[in-house]
Amino acid sequence: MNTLADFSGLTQAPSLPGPHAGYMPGFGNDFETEALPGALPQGMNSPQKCNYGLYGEQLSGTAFTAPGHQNERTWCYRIRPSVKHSHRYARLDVPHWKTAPHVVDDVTSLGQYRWNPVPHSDQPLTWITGMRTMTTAGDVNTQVGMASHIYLVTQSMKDAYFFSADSEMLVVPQEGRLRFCTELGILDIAPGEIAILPRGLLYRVEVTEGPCRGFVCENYGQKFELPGRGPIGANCMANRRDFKAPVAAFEDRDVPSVVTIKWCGQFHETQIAQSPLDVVAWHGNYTPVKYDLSTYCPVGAVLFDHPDPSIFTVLTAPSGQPGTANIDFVLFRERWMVAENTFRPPWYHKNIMSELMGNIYGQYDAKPKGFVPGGISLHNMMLPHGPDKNAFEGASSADLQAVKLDNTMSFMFETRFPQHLTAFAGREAPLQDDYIDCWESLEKKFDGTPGTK
Ligand SMILES: O=C(O)Cc1cc(O)ccc1O
Ligand SMILES: [Fe+2]
Repeated sequence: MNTLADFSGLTQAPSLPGPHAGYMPGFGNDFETEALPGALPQGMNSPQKCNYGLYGEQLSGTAFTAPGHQNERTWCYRIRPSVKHSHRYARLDVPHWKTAPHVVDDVTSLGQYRWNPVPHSDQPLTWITGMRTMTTAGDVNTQVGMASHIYLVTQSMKDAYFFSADSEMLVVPQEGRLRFCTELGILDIAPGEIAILPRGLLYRVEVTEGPCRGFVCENYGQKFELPGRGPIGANCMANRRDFKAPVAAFEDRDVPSVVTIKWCGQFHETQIAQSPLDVVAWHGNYTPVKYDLSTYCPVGAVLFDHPDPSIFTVLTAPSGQPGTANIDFVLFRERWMVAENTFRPPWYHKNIMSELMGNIYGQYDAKPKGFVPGGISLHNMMLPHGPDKNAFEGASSADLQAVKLDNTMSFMFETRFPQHLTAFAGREAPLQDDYIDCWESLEKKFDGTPGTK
C-alpha cells in the first residue's frame, strides 16, 4: 500500500504507478477507492454494519432528484460521521473574504480596471486569512453568481479544517505549491494546474512551497462542467481523462482540531477532538479534481478571423439559461496564430457578460505591457475594451506569417452578472490608476478616403 505518512500523515489508497500515482483519471466519473482493503461495501451503500466499524455517510452535491446525467453524490465510509465534527458553532470574523450581495457604496465598479499583483504580506496567512476578495456577483442566498479572490498563503493549516457550504471553489495557482488534504484524498497543485473543490467538501490546506499566490473563482451556482463541443466533436479542448480525482486517504488522529465553515457569507468555527479527514473509503462522482492546463488543446481559426473567446472555454457553470453561463472559465494559452488577412488579437468589444482576467505567466496578446503575471483586469458588463495602442499598431501592420504565441497563459472568469468591486479591490489592492490611458493614444485614422491606413 502507498502511504504519504512522511508528508501529511494520511494513509493513502493504492493507485496506479507513474503519472496516476495518487490520482484516478476522469471528470464526473463514478470512482471507487479504499485506503484499507475491504473498507468499501460492494453492491450496496448501507450495510447493517460497515467493515472496520466505519460509518456510512452520503455527500450530496446535487438535489436527490436531479436528472441522472447531472446527479452527483459520493458515499463515504469514515471513522466518525461528520455530525461528530460540527457542534456549538461560534461566529468568526474573516474580514477580507466577502460574499455577494456585497455592493460597497463609495466604490465604483463601472469601469475598466487593472491591478498589479497583490504583494505578499509579512503576516503569516492561511488559506482562510489569506483570501482577498476582489469582486462579487449575484447572490449567495439564491445560489447564483460568484466571487473572485486572490489568495496569499504562507502558512499551512495545522489541525484546522475548512469547508464552504456556499460554493464550489476553482483554484488557479500563480506562485508556490499547495496541498489540499481533503476528505476524499490529496491534491497537490502548482502553477499551470487548477483544482476544483466541491461545495461542502472539507479540507486542510498545506503550503508545500511558499509563498503562494493565486486566483480563486468561488462559484455559488450550479457546478462547473465541461462545455459541449458541438461540431468540434468528441475530442480537443479539455478532455475528461486529463482531470484527476484523488485516491482515498485518511488519518486517524485524536487531536484537538478546529473546523471553519463558510455558510451564507458568514464564517463559523467549531472545536472537535479529532482529525475529520477520516474517510477510509469512498465511491461516487462528487469529487475534487485537479487539471493540468498544459493538456488543454486549443482549437482556433485556421484560415481567417478571430472567433469568440468561448472557443477557449475549459469549464462552464450553467445558469439555467442555455448558453448563458453563470461562469465560464476560459484559457488563453500558447497557440499558433495563422489567420490570413486578419487582425489577430481580440477585437474591440462590449460584452453583456463581465470579464475578470488573470495572468498566470507570460504576455497576453491584447496587452503586451502592464498585464503582468499575478495581475488582474476587470472589464465589467457592457464596458468597452480591447487591444491597447501598442497591440493595435503591432497587429494591424504585422507580417502575417504563422506565429507561435509562446510563454503565455492568462484566463478569464466570465460571468453573466455584473461584478462589484470590494473595498479591498478599490482602495487597498495595487490598482493601476492609469490603465485606461492605454487606449488614449489610439488615433483617428479615418480621412474620408477609401483604402487601408
Ligand atoms: O477582452 C479580452 O481580452 C478577452 C477576450 C479575448 C478574445 O480573444 C476575444 C474576446 C475577449 O473578450
Ligand atoms: Fe473582452
